[in-house]
Amino acid sequence: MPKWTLQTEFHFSAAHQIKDYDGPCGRLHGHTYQVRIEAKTAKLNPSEFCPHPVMVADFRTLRWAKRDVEKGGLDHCYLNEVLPEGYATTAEMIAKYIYDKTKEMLPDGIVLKVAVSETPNSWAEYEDD
Ligand SMILES: Nc1nc2c(c(=O)[nH]1)N=C([C@H](O)[C@H](O)COP(=O)(O)OP(=O)(O)OP(=O)(O)O)CN2
Ligand SMILES: [Zn+2]
Repeated sequence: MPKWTLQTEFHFSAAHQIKDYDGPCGRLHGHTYQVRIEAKTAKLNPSEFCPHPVMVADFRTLRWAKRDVEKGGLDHCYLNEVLPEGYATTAEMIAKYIYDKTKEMLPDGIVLKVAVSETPNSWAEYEDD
């Protein structure tokens, strides 16, 4: 079946420490996190900003995490305080958190993939089965 694929990249800056990590990553430090989101579907949708079914998903919706933490995003936050219980602040679990929150904002039928990078050489990716 023909499909559309969207990809969008953005960044946010945040502090974190990995709980019980034996080493520097256990101390408070920060990253400019790079995030890449991919969304696929065979059926176009309206968005919260556009009433017509002309988008896989609105880029503005997909990019929610780049907003300031006081406006609902993750920018300039302390991740250990913002991520709910059950999400550690590894790149793996930040990717899952962004995936879970993004999924809640989208209509059914969109296959999502979220990749997060803390440093230029390392990425963690989370996706549907
Ligand atoms: N699988 C994971 N491993 C590590 C994570 C992670 O989220 N998932 N996170 C960290 C730390 O947060 C750390 O800040 C990153 O450390 P590191 O990869 O060592 O980054 P550096 O830029 O300091 O790398 P250098 O090789 O020292 O330049 C650690 N591991
Ligand atoms: Zn780190």
